[in-house]
Amino acid sequence: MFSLSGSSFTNNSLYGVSRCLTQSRKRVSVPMVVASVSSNGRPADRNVSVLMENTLKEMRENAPVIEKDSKSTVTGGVGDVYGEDSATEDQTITPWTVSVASGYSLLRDPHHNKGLAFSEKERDSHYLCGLLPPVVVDQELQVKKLMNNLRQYDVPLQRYMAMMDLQERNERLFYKLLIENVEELLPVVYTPTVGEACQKYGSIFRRPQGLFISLKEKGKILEVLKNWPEKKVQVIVVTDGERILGLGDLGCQGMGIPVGKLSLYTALGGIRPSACLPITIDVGTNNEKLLKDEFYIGLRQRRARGQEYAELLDEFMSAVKKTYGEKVLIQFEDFANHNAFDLLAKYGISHLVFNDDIQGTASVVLAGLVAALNLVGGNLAQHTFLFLGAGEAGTGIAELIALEMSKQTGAPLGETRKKIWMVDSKGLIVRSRMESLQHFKRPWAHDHEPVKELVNAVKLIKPTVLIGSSGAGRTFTKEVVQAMATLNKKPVIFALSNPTSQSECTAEEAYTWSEGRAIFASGSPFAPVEYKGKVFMSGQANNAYIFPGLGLGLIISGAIRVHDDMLLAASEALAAEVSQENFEKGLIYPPFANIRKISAHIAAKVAAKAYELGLATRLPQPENLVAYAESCMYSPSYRSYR
Ligand SMILES: NC(=O)C1=CN([C@@H]2O[C@H](COP(=O)(O)OP(=O)(O)OC[C@H]3O[C@@H](n4cnc5c(N)ncnc54)[C@H](OP(=O)(O)O)[C@@H]3O)[C@@H](O)[C@H]2O)C=CC1
Ligand SMILES: CC(=O)C(=O)O
Ligand SMILES: [Mg+2]
Repeated sequence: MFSLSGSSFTNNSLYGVSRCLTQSRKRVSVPMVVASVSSNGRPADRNVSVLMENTLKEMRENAPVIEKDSKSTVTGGVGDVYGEDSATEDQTITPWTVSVASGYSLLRDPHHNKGLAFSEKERDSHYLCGLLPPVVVDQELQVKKLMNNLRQYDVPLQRYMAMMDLQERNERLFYKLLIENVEELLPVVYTPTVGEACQKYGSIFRRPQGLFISLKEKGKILEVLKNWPEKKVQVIVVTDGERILGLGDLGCQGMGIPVGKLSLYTALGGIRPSACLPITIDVGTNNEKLLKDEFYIGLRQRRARGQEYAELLDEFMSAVKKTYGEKVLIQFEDFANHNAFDLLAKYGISHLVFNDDIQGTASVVLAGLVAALNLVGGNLAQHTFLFLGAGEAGTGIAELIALEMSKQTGAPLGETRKKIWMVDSKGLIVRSRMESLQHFKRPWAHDHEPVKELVNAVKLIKPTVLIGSSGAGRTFTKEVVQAMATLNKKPVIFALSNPTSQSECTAEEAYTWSEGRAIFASGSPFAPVEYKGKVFMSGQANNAYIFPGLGLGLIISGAIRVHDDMLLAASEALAAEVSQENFEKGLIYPPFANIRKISAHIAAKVAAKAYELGLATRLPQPENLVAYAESCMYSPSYRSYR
């Protein structure tokens, strides 16, 4: 007999572990399965297996950990038992996490289910005999079969739903599929298909993913967070659904975006799935169509604004910090710009937060531009930039370009900004409009006569680089692209808006209208284009290149704040990954197929910057940050359940 937190239990029962935990905390919501153990060491309950390696002897030795720090014991759960393999978490295996679901429950537990890949021995020791057909296959064959199945679907949304079903059935297989077929599956789980999924979320909704925090939860968000089964959350992607891609206000149905972004955190950045938490804050929607839709899943009211909104967000941000600590990374995603800039400014000084649309996008576009200089020549300061769209993405990118120019030339920001021009829905942003401009547009109001149409702005400003961040599809008309091609031997054209329907132009339009001279990249992917016998491949200028590596870098360094210099470091790391071979094909981004290696390099640069700025808390600094980042990455290969 030994004592634990004042409670006691005998060495043939684990029940006491659960009891004492319940006593040491007001409430334990860890998905822990605990059972009595019979004399042969097997649990009496067939839905539970005991992890044999973690003997009771080891438990006794480890027991004081619980006594000393009862809070840290609540970080376990079934995932830790089989050794989630990421060093991005505290590796301490807490002694009470000794049992996991088995039998029928194990087959229905997506974190541990292996389907037909359970070995004979595992089937025997985990009560699976008879629950599976006799054949045993390996994970590679499962991947092959599923890819064959997925390719049978012609409709992208069917592929999306098949992938979501897989994620809920067998998490490791989902990630193996995604990692090994990233170029083929990214458009399925991410843009463009995720956009359609969000639009139809109510109709296709099967099982909830992530946490929904609505106005109804005001005053009890802390309690709501406790309902989430994982206690070691390291990254949260949160949206309020007001600007989902370029599709506008999709309210609660925006949940597809945090879910999709976090699956990329794992697949592309190696953050373990159990550390990722998607959240949708539901303050209503102003989308009349959704409000009338009988299948809509959110609050059926118009959006809360002002104090009511601010109070909910405030409660949410403090509850998150209280629950997961100050080093949990919060990524703001797809908020409308009238909230996005203010939230970033407000919480950027007290929390580890960044806004992906403002900052992640800036970093990825700057990387593409730096790479493009290899093809078009000159340095950043020798170019002139024109944006269509002066919101989060547009002004975020513009500011980072201006900052980089300023660092390169020593010129003050006020000067470097003058090389950057913006057009919004009312035309060119000029000084005479200053009074009526939102604060984030003001730095871009330069001296010029008013210009209404984009094509005229192109002709007057004579940009070398044209960037679309308007969310308005097909706004780079033939006239606009031709004007760019008249002014420039190699016009640089980015059509960043997502999904594909909102892209400012297609790859085909960019290449044909510029007679094959455009250096083109887009937010959503386009298939290669053949023009006059030559094949043109365009890059995907999407923040998906940046946020997984940025997040990994912040986590492995234990960073407590995000700094602009980290975004510049991420950008530099990404640009450095574009090879000569890529340039020869006209590409300014490396292939997504190499993304895990790219993410490790981005993470290393970001972490190094965190250490340099004194913002890192994980000490000592690892000697080789790239190797360390790689060693921390989640692997989707199955574990052996002995
Ligand atoms: N590729 C990537 O990685 C990313 C792509 N994006 C995409 O960028 C787009 C914009 O996002 P975001 O910046 O957050 O959105 P915002 O709503 O913040 O900004 C949109 C801007 O576009 C302007 N605009 C809208 N329609 C037109 C039009 N027809 N002509 C000229 N200007 C127009 C708006 O003008 P006004 O201010 O006058 O209303 C506003 O300035 C979305 O489609 C999004 O998917 C966003 C982030 C990352
Ligand atoms: C890519 C992205 O973040 C967006 O389109 O909003
Ligand atoms: Mg976004």
